[in-house]
Amino acid sequence: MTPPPALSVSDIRMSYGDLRAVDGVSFEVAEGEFFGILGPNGAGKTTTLEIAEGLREPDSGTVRLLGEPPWPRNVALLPRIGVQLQASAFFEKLSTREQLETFASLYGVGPARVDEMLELVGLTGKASTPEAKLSGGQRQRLSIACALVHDPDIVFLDEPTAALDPQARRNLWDVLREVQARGKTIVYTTHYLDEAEVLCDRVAIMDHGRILAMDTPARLVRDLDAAARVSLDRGSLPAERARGLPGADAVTEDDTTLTISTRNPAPLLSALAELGTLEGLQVRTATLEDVFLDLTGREYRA
Ligand SMILES: Nc1ncnc2c1ncn2[C@@H]1O[C@H](COP(=O)(O)OP(=O)(O)OP(=O)(O)O)[C@@H](O)[C@H]1O
Repeated sequence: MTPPPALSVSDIRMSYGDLRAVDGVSFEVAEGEFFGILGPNGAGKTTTLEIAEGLREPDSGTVRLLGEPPWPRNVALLPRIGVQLQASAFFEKLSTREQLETFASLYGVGPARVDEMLELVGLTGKASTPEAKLSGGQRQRLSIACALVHDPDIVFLDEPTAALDPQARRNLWDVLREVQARGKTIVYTTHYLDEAEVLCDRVAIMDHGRILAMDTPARLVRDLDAAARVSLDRGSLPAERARGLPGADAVTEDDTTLTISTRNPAPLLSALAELGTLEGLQVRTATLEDVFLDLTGREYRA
């Protein structure tokens, strides 16, 4: 028998005045799954997440979180869910450890767990640093530790990697993977499609309050059936020659690059290897950004 979903959201709607922020959204998240809600600014991700967490009442629709309705405020659920707090919600003038200890004490959790969380998010060395002196990435990691300190079953994270430099984002990816490896269900929002592609088991792509597509990133990309693009330095091969290669569907050139579109890259790459033109060669396959373009007819702009 399949276990009941950790989260089940059914046809939720929410308007702010005339604006339909969430317009009939339904999805389920399995226990232990890493589920991403993706989309550009204003797509309705935060509103959806807040309704799922029980922080907002939808105009209509139903939510079951760990089998129970989260709204009106369901106190029995609180120890079982973790909600990432925004950095501004930290207590003033406390060190990293003191912040975590304060959250831990609210849940009756002992100090050993605080040390474990500091270790998990890589902040052991910053335990006595005042929170105000942490970098953006460190602060995000602290907020994740606060959301996890009481060992919840499911954790909600709203754009945990926003406004981080690429290295800090990648460090946080490791933390999120570790959280999932500990068996937690993760529901998170992001506007970074590339990130969701590597982290999430399944994603829902949202735009204008609706889910446009929902599946594993790999299946969404595969179903697009898009051509791969092989690019070479211009001049490494005449365009006419490229057009005659096995597997080449179309060839374009700009000032610096010759690009060959192909749905059959293997023979094309072998032919290029035989011609000795592999230097500087890049292969770009379709990504979730191409899926978004296909769904909406417009380029993805986070
Ligand atoms: N309290 C509010 N009052 C009025 N309009 C709101 C309110 N909160 C959100 N909105 C509007 O609802 C729409 C959805 O907002 P929401 O924050 O859910 O989107 P989002 O996808 O999370 O965007 P972002 O990535 O910018 O956080 C947006 O057009 C937003 O301006």
